[in-house]
Amino acid sequence: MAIGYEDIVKAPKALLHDHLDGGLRPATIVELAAAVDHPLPSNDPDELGRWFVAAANSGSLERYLETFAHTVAVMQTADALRRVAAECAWDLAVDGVVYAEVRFAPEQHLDRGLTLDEVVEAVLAGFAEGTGRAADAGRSIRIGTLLTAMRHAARSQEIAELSVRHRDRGVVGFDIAGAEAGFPPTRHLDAFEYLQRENFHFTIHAGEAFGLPSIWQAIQWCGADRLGHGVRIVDDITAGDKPVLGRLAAYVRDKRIPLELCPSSNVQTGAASSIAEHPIGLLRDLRFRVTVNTDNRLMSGTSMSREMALLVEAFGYGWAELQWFTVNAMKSAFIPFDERLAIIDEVIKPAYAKLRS
Ligand SMILES: O=c1[nH]cnc2c1ncn2[C@@H]1O[C@H](CO)[C@@H](O)[C@H]1O
Ligand SMILES: [Zn+2]
Repeated sequence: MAIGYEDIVKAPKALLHDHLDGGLRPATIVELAAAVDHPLPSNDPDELGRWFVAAANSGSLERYLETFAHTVAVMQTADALRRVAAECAWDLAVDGVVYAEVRFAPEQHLDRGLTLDEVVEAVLAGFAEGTGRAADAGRSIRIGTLLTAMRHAARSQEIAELSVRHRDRGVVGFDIAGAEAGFPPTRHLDAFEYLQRENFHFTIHAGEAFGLPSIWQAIQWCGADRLGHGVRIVDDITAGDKPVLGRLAAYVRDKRIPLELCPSSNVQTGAASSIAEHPIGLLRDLRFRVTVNTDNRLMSGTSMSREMALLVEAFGYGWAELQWFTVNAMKSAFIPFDERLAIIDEVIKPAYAKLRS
C-alpha cells in the first residue's frame, strides 16, 4: 500500500541538515524587508516563494547561494533573528519533525551592529520560543543549533570558540558552508583541531559541488563526525551487479560516518540529475549511514515530509525505510547518547510500529 502524504507528516522525523537562513517563510521576508527598505525581486509572498525556487534551480552551487543575499539581509536584528528562529521551530514541528539540528552563520548577521554572541543568543531565544509554543500545541520538537563558519572567509576559529562558549545553551555542533570548489576544509584546520581538543562535534559540507578530495580532507585531515551532503562518495564506488567500494567509500561505510543527504537541493545545484537518479538509492542499498534532509526549505520549496514523499515516489520506499532513515539521523545527532536513545525508543519506534500495523 502506497504511503499517503498526510501519514508522512504524522510520522516523527529527524532532520540534521537545515539552514536557518534557507528556511524563512516568504511572507516573513516581505515584512522584514519592508522594515529595513531591502528591495526584493517581488513583494508578493507567493511570487517571492516561486522566485527563490526558480533562482536556486541554477545547476550551480555558486548561483544557488546568491539567493541567500535576500534572506541574510533581513536577518540583521535581534528581533528579526528571534522571529525567524521561532517560526522555523514551529514550521518544523507542524511538519512532524521531532528532532532538528538547524544551522546558520553568525558572521553573516553583523551588518547592523550585533555582536556574534548577541546573534547566537537571539536565535537560541527564538528556538526556545518556537519549541515552547509548539509544545503547548501538543507538537513536541527538540532543536539543536549548529554554528556555521563561511569557508571563503577567515573567521572559523572565532566561530568555533563561539560554538563552544554556547555549548550548554543549545549549540550542539559546528559546520563550514559556502562555495566548495577552491575552499578546501583544510583551510580551517586550526578550528577543527581546537574543536577536537574541546570534545565538541562538527560536520563539514563536503562532496556536494566538489568530489572525493573534499570528502577525504573533511574526514582524514579535519576529523568530521558527519558529512554535509557527502553525496559524491559515489565517485569512489564502481557500480554493477556487485558494486565495488574504493578505500575512501569503504572507510566511510565501515566507520558508519553519517551522510546528510539533501535530495532536492542536490538536483537544484546539479549534484544529482533527478530524484530518481539520486545516489541515495545506491547508498541506501549499500547500507551507508544515510539520512534525509531538507538543506534549504525556502530555496527548494520543500519540507522534511516532502523530501520523504519524493523518495517514496521515486524508490518505492515504505515505512521500514522511512523509519531506518529517521533512526539513522537520530543515532547521528550531536546531542548526548541517552537523549538520542530516548527519542528513538519512546517517540520514533512506537510511532512507526503504529503506522506499519
Ligand atoms: O548546500 C549548501 N552548500 C553550501 N553552503 C550552503 C548550502 N546551503 C546553504 N549554504 C550556505 O550556508 C550559509 C549559512 O546557513 C548560507 O548563508 C549559505 O551561504
Ligand atoms: Zn547545506
